[in-house]
Amino acid sequence: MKKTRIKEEEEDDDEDDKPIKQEAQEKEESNGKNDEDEDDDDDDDDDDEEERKRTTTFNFDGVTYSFKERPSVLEEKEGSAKYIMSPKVYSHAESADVANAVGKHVLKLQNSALESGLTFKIALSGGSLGKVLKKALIDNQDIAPKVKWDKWEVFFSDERIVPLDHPDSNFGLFNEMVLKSLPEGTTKPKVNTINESLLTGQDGQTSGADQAKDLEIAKDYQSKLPKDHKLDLILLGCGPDGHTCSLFPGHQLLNERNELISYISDSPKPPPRRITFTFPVLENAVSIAFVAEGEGKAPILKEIFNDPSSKLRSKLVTDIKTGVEVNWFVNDAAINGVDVIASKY
Ligand SMILES: O=C(O)[C@H](O)[C@@H](O)[C@H](O)[C@H](O)COP(=O)(O)O
Repeated sequence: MKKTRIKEEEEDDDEDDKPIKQEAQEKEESNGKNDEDEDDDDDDDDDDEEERKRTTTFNFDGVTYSFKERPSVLEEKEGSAKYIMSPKVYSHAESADVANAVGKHVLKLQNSALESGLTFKIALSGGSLGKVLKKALIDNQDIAPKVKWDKWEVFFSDERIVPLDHPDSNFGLFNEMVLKSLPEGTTKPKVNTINESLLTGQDGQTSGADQAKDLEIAKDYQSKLPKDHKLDLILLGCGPDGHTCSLFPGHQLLNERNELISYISDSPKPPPRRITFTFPVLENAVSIAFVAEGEGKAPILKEIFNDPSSKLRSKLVTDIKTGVEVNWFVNDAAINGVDVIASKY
């Protein structure tokens, strides 16, 4: 799998676009086009320009592909600006194939992280991801032997403030689904959990909770993040309200820029007390991958990919433009009726 480089311009009018647009204009001028010609060809030019903006071309293994898609990540290299096609959507009919694709992607990121570093730093979420990871990394015999668990450092993109063996704990889920299923003798990964000794209240409920301790839990978890707060891969789910991590619709946490880990005491989805990655952590990752399956996700995916004005948290993460590669791993049912170009991994 190779990262594709986009040669064409993006549709919107971000500040970032200016140098490229100017560059394109300068090129056109230096090609000897005069003002008079431009007036005459105005309408045609507008149509061509419109078409050009909507068309993306990229070269893959010596072949040039051209299609309509909105690239969203700008990369500047050796003086020239390029777009990296992101997000990419990978879709398969069967759940087993989605898990296989996720597994291969995890391996790819693991191997690339270990080429330059000592550990593979991965963040996980809750929901159905535990099941997918078990299928991908434990049950899949092509993938399982290639997972270097002893080199993994695991984080949670969000965590519920509950005991680690509580059914609501994201660590608990990973532990039950994956860690406990590792073959005997496997060196376990380093897993960063919330500090259980700071827990107050019952089962993540607000009554009896000491908010000062919860804030300490968030601070403590923040201190466990890598110094450069760079994660190699963040695996995310997408809730029916478009939430991801514990970033919920309408919640002010979206604007948090000072903290890497935030505390939320009023999660609309139980349990109410949680900690979560903030945007600065997501923006700084090497790669983000969403996993979403089932026809129930289709309306949300339709909004994410077909409504440019949407403010869904998952859409805002999908559209991050800091250079992080964003991929979606879905099954065909999840993108039924969604206008998006998907490929197999
Ligand atoms: O903490 C939560 O509220 C959930 O864990 C949540 O963030 C989950 O990732 C999504 O709801 C997707 O869940 P599914 O993958 O099960 O659809």
